[in-house]
Amino acid sequence: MRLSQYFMPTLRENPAEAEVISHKLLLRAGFIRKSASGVYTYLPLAQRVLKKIMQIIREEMDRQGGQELMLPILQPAELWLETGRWHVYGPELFKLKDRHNRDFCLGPTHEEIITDLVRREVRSYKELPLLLYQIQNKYRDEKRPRFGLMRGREFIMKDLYSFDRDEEGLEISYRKMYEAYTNVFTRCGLKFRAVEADAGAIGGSTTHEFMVLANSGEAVVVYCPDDNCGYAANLEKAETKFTPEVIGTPAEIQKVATPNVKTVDEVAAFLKVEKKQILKSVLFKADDGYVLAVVRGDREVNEVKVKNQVDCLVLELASPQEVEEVLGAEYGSIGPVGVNIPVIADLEVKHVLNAVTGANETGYHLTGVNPERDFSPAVKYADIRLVEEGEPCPKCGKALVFARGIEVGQIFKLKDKYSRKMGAFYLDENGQQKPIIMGCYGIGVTRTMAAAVEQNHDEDGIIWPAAIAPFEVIVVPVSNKDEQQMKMAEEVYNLLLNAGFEVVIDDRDERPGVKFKDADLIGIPLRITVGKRTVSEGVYEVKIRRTREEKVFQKEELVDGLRQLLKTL
Ligand SMILES: O=C(C[C@@H]1CCCCN1)Cn1cnc2cc(Cl)c(F)cc2c1=O
Ligand SMILES: [Mg+2]
Repeated sequence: MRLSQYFMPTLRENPAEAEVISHKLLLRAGFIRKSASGVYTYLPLAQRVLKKIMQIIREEMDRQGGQELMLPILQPAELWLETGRWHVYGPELFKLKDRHNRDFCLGPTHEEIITDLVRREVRSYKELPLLLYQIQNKYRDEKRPRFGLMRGREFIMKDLYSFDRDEEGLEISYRKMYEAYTNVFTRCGLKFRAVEADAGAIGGSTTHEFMVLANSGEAVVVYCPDDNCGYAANLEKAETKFTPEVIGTPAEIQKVATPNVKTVDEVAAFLKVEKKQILKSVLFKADDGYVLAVVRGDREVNEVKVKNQVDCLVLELASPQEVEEVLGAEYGSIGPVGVNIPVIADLEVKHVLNAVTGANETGYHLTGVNPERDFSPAVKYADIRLVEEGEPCPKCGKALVFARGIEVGQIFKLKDKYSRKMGAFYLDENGQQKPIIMGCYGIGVTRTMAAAVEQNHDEDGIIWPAAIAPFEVIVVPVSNKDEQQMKMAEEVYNLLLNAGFEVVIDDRDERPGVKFKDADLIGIPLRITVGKRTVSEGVYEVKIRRTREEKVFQKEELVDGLRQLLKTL
């Protein structure tokens, strides 16, 4: 490939609208262009990267017995009405009508479609297990598409669905996919962690997310530093060891005036108590009811844990107006004592001695609150708080470490959630009708490309892991005017081409500085400079993009030398 003819519109400056580095660099290096908000064109360089990622995914899915098919993007509303999801997803679901005024959606995922296919075609236990997958565009009308490919409205996903006779079978499929995902992200040259995660609306029980570690990641990964322990979880789900503290002698409840004292810090300062002695109450709207979540003042409420405990579809913070209506006091003066709405308190709250809480009267707090004595027996205790860095690992007790991650894959055990709803049954060996037990497994292909850039870049541009780089080697003749240099550049370009390298030659009539900068920007792992020393001494300078190291090779050393280098990049 010759850069003089290549469609690679690089930019001199960072585009203003790009907030994260992968968005900046993919735009500047001529990999993507925005077509509409959250909708992108993948230019030739990006297409080469995506094809490599998809090839690695296909190989690893097929290795586990996956069979690739292609499901429709255009999905009839009927299937989504059957599962009751047509109305659940609201504005995020791209809906449209055909010429006969029939309702369709553009597929954000394919549980309905694939379960409809299997319920019509699979009858007997002999046909199970099945692992069916596709690599296909998905459509989700994100409220705020941002960060380029990381949160788009049209993106490429690999989604595999497993169909088993029973939960043992599902366990086997799930482990196959766990291994396949580990292979995919390892082969893509990415640093990642599989973490226990929250299943969210898709339901089901066990789910793991695969996180590419990067400081710009939106997700917080909590993990145990001891690899023998291996505990790792999304912060939404992470737990710690719970050790109830020793209790003292309970005092009597008292109501004290706390004029304009609202926040935990203000209450702690005003009443001269520690934050952990104050109970922080947060009012949530759960579907069409309210729930009061209570944690110690030095902790934070984990909304995902609250949502799972309350088992509601939508959980959101109550507005200040709702707080006044429901609890008769302003936010800074609410508490769990004497309220007539459901209260869910964190496990630690039970053991707080002589706690301070809002009095549910603006400008007043209660002291000497002892939950065992003063909370209504209806109060539910559960782990509803965020763990903190350094707290003990729930499995081995070592201090937990936090990191940031970008979710590039998630695997779920669906069990019979969809097969029962849609009547996907099979006849077992005794002729008994049984629901097919399902799992679903997604990888964000375009998001993986962006995550690779988030994790692999420096101030000069992208540093592609060799396995997914658009090209392996770029040959850069220093001066187009120098016939000898151009001749030797062409020779080494053809030598590498014939040796099977993915090589590109920068034969543009540009100053060497521009060529070197672009080679660094687009992130090709190896750069061969053909300059004066090549003509005078027959040596080729090879620059390793990742380490900036320069090595000098004789022509006959190049093929093996470059092959060895690529294995390390
Ligand atoms: O997609 C999943 C679960 C798995 C992920 C792996 C591959 C198979 N599906 C969860 N999810 C996420 N966003 C959605 C957005 C819309 Cl608008 C929707 F209608 C449905 C969904 C939805 O179901
Ligand atoms: Mg997730």
